[in-house]
Amino acid sequence: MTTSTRGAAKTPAVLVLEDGRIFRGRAYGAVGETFGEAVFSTGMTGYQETLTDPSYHRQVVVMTAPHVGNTGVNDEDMESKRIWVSGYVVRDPARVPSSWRSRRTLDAELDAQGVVGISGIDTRALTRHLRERGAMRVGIFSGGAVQDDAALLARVQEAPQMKGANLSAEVATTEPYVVPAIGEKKFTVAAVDLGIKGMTPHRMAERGIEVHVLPATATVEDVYAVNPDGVFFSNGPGDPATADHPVSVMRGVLERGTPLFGICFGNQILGRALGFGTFKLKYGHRGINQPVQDRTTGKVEVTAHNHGFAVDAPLDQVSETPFGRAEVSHVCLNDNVVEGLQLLDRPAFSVQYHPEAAAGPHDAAYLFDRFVSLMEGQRA
Ligand SMILES: NC(=O)CC[C@H](N)C(=O)O
Repeated sequence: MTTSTRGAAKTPAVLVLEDGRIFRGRAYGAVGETFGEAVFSTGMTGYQETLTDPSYHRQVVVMTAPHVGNTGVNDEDMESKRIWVSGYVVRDPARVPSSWRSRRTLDAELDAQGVVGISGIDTRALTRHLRERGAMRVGIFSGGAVQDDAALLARVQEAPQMKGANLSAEVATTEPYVVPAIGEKKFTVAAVDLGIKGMTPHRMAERGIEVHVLPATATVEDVYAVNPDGVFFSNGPGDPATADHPVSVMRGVLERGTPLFGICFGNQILGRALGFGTFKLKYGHRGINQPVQDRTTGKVEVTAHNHGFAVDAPLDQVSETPFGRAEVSHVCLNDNVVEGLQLLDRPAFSVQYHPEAAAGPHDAAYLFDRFVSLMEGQRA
């Protein structure tokens, strides 16, 4: 067991929001400065999966759970090769992690990966502020980076916005790779990596799918070069309004009628491919206990979310699209945000949330089975 002394470090740190609100605390993780979009996550477990989810690229994540780091950092729960959040905000860091899998403290891991954080601030007040005013740019400064407040605020206001950000290429693989099927191979899927989480191909592999993960820049020809039974579009960071290339590749897949499944960014891309708009939510959905109704069965599931944008599609009518009829298949019961789309005349569907559930409840695992059924149906 390792004991962190960094979590109790006396190095002063300051968090500056773009609207001028300031919180003062202590350095957590690396000492220095960082910028990003301030968002909050309500997950009470699964911080390691959150930190390593590429969809959090350029975001400073505020944890609403007051005590973070209790189970340390292990070598199994990473969703990608590195931490992607640009900053991390916690109220009360665990000083002594306790888990049979723990290898390091969270504080030491953040430091080793150069991720600047802040601890000891009122995360409840910060979350309420973001909920009232909306997600906004933020900077965290510690050690020698602390200057007078006005100078720091000016720098935060110069940082890039999340709206209009095109980020998939910054996080996705540059080389294709294959995740082999577990057990007997039944299907081949081409998965376009826009910031994919490791658990997603694993959930497919568990169902006998060999997954060919392709770079975000993959063309329709690259997709069909692997001779896929189905095509998948992943989660990913940034504004879906900028994702013109994946939208055009998806249209090519829809034209051919290959079974198609999308998660999160993939849902927003399906929305755009069908002709719907996307928009930025005031503060987004991030956590592991969001209620979603599957309108095709009426069942309510508890689900993992991480999205700041959403699809603008009519909830209570079937829409005519260039690829036939489409409808909203899933909706968030907290705020009626579109959480899923399905085509009625072609084998294609997507969800805005995270059925791979890393972290989160497994209620939505059936969606991977639905994808398998579409591929079976195409073969029959
Ligand atoms: N997890 C995701 O794929 C997020 C999609 C998109 N970047 C959003 O914030 O809405």
